[in-house]
Amino acid sequence: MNNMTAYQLRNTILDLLLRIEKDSGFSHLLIDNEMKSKRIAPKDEGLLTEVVYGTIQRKMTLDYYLDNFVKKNKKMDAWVRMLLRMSVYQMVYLDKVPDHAIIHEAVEIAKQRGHKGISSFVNGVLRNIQRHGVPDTKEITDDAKRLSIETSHPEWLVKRWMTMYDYETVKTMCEANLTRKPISIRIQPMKITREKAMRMLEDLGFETRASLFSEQGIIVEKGNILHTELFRKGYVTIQDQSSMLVAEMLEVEPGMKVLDACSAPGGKATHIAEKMQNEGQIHAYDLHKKKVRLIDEKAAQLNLTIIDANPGDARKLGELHEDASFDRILIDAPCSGLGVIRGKPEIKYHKKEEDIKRLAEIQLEILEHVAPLLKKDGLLIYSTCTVDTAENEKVVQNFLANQTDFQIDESFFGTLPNELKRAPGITRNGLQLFPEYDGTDGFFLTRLKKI
Ligand SMILES: C[S@@+](CC[C@H](N)C(=O)[O-])C[C@H]1O[C@@H](n2cnc3c(N)ncnc32)[C@H](O)[C@@H]1O
Repeated sequence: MNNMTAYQLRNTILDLLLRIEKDSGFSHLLIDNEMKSKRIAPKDEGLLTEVVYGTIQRKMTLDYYLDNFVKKNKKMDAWVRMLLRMSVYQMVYLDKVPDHAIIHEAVEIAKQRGHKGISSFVNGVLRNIQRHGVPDTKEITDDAKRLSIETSHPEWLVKRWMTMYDYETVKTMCEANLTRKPISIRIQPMKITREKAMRMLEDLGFETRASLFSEQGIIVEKGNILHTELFRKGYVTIQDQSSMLVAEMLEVEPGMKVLDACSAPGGKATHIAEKMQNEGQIHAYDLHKKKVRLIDEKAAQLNLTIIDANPGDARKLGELHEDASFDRILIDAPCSGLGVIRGKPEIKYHKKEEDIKRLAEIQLEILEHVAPLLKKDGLLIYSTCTVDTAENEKVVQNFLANQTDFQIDESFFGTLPNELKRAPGITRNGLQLFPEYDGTDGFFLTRLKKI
C-alpha cells in the first residue's frame, strides 16, 4: 500500500465529496469502497471519514459561513465550492491539522485543478475566514431557521418536525444527526457466541460493548470491522441495533412459516433465520429484482438456507400466497429514511415533503394487501427507519381504522428490552426510537396481532 501525501489525500476526499454530490451517492457505500480499494492507509482512514461525513453533514452551515466571505452571485465551479467547504470544515470543526496547512493544501489543489485566478480566490477566502472567524448563527432570531442553519437540515424539514415534536426534541435530534454513528454488529449465533466475538475483537484492539437491545448485538466503539476475518467469514454482520429489535420482537420459532415482504438487502431476514435456527421457511420479497441478489448473498455469507428470496411487489403477494398462510409477517416498509441521516447525511438534502406523502400511501397499501396473509393469532411487525409520524403512527392508525381483525399487540410493550420500556418515543401505537437514543438509528416499530 502506498502512503498518500497530505495533498493526495485531500484530493481523494474532494473527489469522493463531488461523487457523492453528483450521483446522490450514499456516502457510506462510497467511503467503504474507497477503504476496500486499499489505496487509503489505515492511519488516514479516520481523517478521510471525518472530513467526508463532516462536510456533507454540515453543508448548509458551511455555505452560510462561506456566503459571508464570497460576493453574492459569484459564479463558482462545483469543485471550488466543495474545496472551500471541506477546508472550512477542517478549520472550524477539526483541530488535527493547523489552519495554514489546510489553506496551503487547498491552494495547491486549486492550482492543479484550475488556474492561478482560482487559487488566489481560494487563498483569499480561506485567509479571510482564518483572520475574522465565522459568523455567529445566534443572530438568526427565528427558531426554525436558526436550527436549520446551525444543524444543516432543510428548513421545511425542521418546521415539519416541529409540528410533530417539541422544539427541544427536534433540536436534540438534529444535533444527534451531526454526530458519528457507532457501528453495531450482529453475531451469527450458529457460528460464534457474543462473548467470544467480543473477546476476539478486543484482542485485535477494538473497543466493544454488548447491545442492550439484542442478545446477538455488539456495539463497536472503535475499530474498522470491515478489515476483520470475523466479518469476512460471516461470523458477524453489520446491523443497527434498532433493526435487531425487529427479529427479537417477531418471536419466531424453528419450523415457522414467515413472510418478509420488503426484504432487501436481507439484514432482518437473515436475523430472523438465525432466530429460527435455520429451520422452517422464510419467503422474502423485494420490488427491485437487482436487490434480491443481495438477500441471497447475505444468506449465503451467513450460511443460512431457509430464505427463499424472489422479486415481487408486496401489494401483489396475495396472488402468490394463500390468505392466512403465514405464522409471522414482517413489513419493513420502504420509507423516507429520515431516521438514518446520521449514517447517510445526504438524505436530508434530497428528500422532499411530497415524497413523504406518497410513501405513506404506499406503506398503507402494502399493509392492507399483506395483512390477510397472516394466520389467526399470528404476529405482524411494521417497521420503518424514519422519525416522521405520517409514515409511522398515522399509517398504523389508518390501517387499524379499516380493520376488525387486527389490533396492536399490547404484550409487545412488555417484551421490549428493559432499557426501552420507558423510552421517550413509546406511544399507544408503537415505539419510536430517536437517533440520539443509545446510538441507534431513528426507527419505528410496532407489533400487530390477528385476532
Ligand atoms: C427498508 S428497506 C428493507 C430493508 C430490509 N428489510 C433489511 O433489513 O435489510 C425497504 C425495501 O422495500 C423495497 N420495496 C419498495 N417498494 C416495495 C414494494 N412495493 N414491494 C416490495 N418491496 C418494496 C425496497 O426496494 C427496499 O429494499
